[in-house]
Amino acid sequence: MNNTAVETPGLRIVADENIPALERFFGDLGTLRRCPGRTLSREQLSGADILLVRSVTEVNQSLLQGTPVRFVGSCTIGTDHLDIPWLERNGIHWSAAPGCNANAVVEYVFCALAALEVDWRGRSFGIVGCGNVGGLLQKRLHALGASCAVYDPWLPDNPDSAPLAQVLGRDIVCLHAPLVKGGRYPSLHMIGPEQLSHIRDGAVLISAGRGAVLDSRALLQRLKRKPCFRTVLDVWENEPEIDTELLQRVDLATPHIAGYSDDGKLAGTRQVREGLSALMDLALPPMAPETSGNSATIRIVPGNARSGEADLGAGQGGAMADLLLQMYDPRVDDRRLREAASDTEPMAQGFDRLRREYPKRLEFCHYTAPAEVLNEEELQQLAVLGLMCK
Ligand SMILES: NC(=O)c1ccc[n+]([C@@H]2O[C@H](COP(=O)([O-])OP(=O)(O)OC[C@H]3O[C@@H](n4cnc5c(N)ncnc54)[C@H](O)[C@@H]3O)[C@@H](O)[C@H]2O)c1
Ligand SMILES: O=C(O)[C@H](O)[C@H](O)COP(=O)(O)O
Repeated sequence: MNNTAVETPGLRIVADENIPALERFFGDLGTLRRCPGRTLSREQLSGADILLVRSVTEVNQSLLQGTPVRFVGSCTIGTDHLDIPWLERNGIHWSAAPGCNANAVVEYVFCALAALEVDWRGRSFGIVGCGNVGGLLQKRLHALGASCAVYDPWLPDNPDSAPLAQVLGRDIVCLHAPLVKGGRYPSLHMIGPEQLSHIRDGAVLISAGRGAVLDSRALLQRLKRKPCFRTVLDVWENEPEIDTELLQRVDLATPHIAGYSDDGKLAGTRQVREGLSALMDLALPPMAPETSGNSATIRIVPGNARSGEADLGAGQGGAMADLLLQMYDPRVDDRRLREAASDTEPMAQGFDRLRREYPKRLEFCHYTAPAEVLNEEELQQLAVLGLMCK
């Protein structure tokens, strides 16, 4: 047996306390100090080589100047909270986790539709922003035979490419654009009063990219004046201090948790370890992936949805919707957010608490259902969504 001790790189790491599995992914690299991400300060970084964040920490000159931080890793898909030009000008390596929780967001979309009792079969979809999330949604929709129109100005060759107004005129409109404040195609408030006028009566608008892509004042005005379409908001302007009047007007409201599957969060942490290893020339051993493909172990049966959540009602969506809601029911998150808003606790604290204390949520690949109780169409569609029925 070889007892040679492996030398640790001896790095001083400061990390958002809400990053899961920190010890497992970074414990072998040096010392770990956990801090609340929302209030992280320059003082806390005075002895840090590595900073690990999630989306709630603005990483810029005012946080990092004068600190020894040499690497910033964000265990998230979105990077709008990083001042990347400043990091690069200052020779600070950075890395994020592209696509880490894209599957969770796509599952959220289908579960949100099930929760609203919207049958997506035969309905047309519009996707704004067609990267890892929007692209995966588009792929699933194609496999389900649904019609798609896509607006992504950086991907003009997308086969479903269409002008924004047309995309917004579809039955189900999904916003998955990143927040971009400058450049050729800024997305800040790209969905404002004029764009909202393209949403058709009876449509569903789902926003799960970044809150400020949608002008929330314009949305509120529109919902007050003519509430003719249904709205699902996972992301909000000014999180965690969200507009509680808007909260009351939307049909499904969740506290920025669309991507909060265990699989997605762990993938984010692992990807940042890989980024750190590559950019800092550490040659760290790779860690095992979080899931091993179709590792279905939890058996669910149609008819059991909402057990333990009896007050949420039975729903009308059939076996498919029933199974989806057993795997993830966004109405539970909606109810908790509304309870937090009506509580004495300040809204911002409640919003962050719900995110911090978010319960374990597994992606569809962990579930299985008995094939004999489902028809051919249901079996085929559930397989597309990642649920293997045996
Ligand atoms: N709600 C959540 O929990 C959650 C989870 C994951 C990601 N997100 C957000 O969703 C965003 C998209 O995720 P992704 O993995 O697809 O990112 P991605 O970087 O893979 O893709 C983003 C796509 O948006 C396109 N885009 C850029 N500017 C645009 C504009 N003005 N209009 C339309 N499209 C534009 C890009 O060309 C790209 O194809 C992330 O940036 C993040 O902010 C939210
Ligand atoms: O960008 C992302 O990956 C998601 O928005 C992510 O789920 C944000 O989660 P947070 O970093 O705020 O915990």
